[in-house]
Amino acid sequence: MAELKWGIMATGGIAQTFTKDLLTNPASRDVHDVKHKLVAVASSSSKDSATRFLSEVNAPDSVKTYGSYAELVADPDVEIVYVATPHSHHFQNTMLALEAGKHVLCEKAFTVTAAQARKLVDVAQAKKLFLMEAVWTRYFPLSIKIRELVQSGLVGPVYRVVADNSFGQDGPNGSLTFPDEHRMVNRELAGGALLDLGIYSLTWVFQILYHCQPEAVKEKPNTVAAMNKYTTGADEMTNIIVQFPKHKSMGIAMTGMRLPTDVDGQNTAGPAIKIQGPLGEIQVMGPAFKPLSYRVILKEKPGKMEVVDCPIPKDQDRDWGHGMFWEADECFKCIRNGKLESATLPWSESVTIMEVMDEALKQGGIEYPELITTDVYDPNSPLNTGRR
Ligand SMILES: NC(=O)C1=CN([C@@H]2O[C@H](COP(=O)(O)OP(=O)(O)OC[C@H]3O[C@@H](n4cnc5c(N)ncnc54)[C@H](OP(=O)(O)O)[C@@H]3O)[C@@H](O)[C@H]2O)C=CC1
Ligand SMILES: O=C1OC[C@@H](O)[C@H](O)[C@H]1O
Repeated sequence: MAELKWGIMATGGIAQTFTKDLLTNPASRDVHDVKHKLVAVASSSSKDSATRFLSEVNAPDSVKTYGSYAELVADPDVEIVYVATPHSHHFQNTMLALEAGKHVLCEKAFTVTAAQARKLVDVAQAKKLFLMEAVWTRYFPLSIKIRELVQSGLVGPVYRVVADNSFGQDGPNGSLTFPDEHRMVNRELAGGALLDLGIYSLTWVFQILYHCQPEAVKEKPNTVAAMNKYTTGADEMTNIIVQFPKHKSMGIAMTGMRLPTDVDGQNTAGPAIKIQGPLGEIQVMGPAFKPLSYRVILKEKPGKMEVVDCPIPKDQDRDWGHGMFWEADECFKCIRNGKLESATLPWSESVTIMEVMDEALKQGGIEYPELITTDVYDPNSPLNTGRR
């Protein structure tokens, strides 16, 4: 495969960030066997919005623009669709693309329910299409290194992971600074701390305590959760204990939108993630979604701390580099090698994480509307047609 031809579904904030990464030169991150090509972008609002998007990301004029998602997935030049819509839309939009025979990279959180995630996986499997949840942090060299360190036994068996991914959006009179319509708090868009931010805390818990378990002894966790509800009905703070009893391990995944993880905003108040074993601790500095350094503290070397910086490489010609290109590179390599799923975030793991989130939402009494929780595909759903 010479190049992977991308279609971008939606023109919002993360679609722009991701597309700018896609347009960087892989050599700027020392990757030499991957080539991405942006072939089309679609907006459900208007073709003009897609055209504006191209100039915002500084893309070539040759890229096609569409005023609907249906046209994007019907384009024979598009091989893979990046779904960059709100959580509420992921199931229907991903189905739309899979049903049209496209591979899909779908933003996090994968879906609103585990049943939806299972359905997507079944369809991808049946149609022999690549499908991946876009948890970009998993593909950072930093994450790869930390998984290696854990598997090397550096800190011994990891019995506890504590992870936080929280924003400080406290507003006056009990409010949050997000308007009620904003996707972070809007129930119609499956807003809430857990699906948007808590997914990263769970990512850290899972990539250490679950992903690193040998296949033969893979254990699904028990879940205990507490949630504070915001006035919109979405969760504003959620804490989850994820228990793996056979491994004697627990993860504590925290998230919230009132208090930040890092109280001084400088990443000096303490780590966002602690990975603890009897021989020591690996600390990852936040934010949990885009960590740039970690430190290792070993019991046998008291008072000594190894600090490792992992900056995100920049394409100097485009003056850009955010770190989302590594997940795009993973899509290229999997598709080139005929793989339908990524070994770094297998389908079963995305589904298991969605099951934990289902359970936490149930225990916290958070409910989302039928339109966005149904697992019945409807190509004419307003989530696909953009009728708002
Ligand atoms: N990996 C990461 O670092 C990040 C991931 N995300 C994830 O990306 C997704 C999108 O987030 P973000 O880009 O910040 O969101 P934005 O609100 O900025 O953009 C969402 C886009 O989705 C499309 N859309 C379709 N229907 C609706 C609707 N009813 N309401 C609002 N938008 C709609 C719109 O594009 P159009 O009109 O062109 O169709 C809109 O621009 C979420 O799943 C989020 O969790 C977000 C931020 C960071
Ligand atoms: O995925 C995300 O990471 C960065 C945050 O700013 C954003 O809210 C979230 O969606």
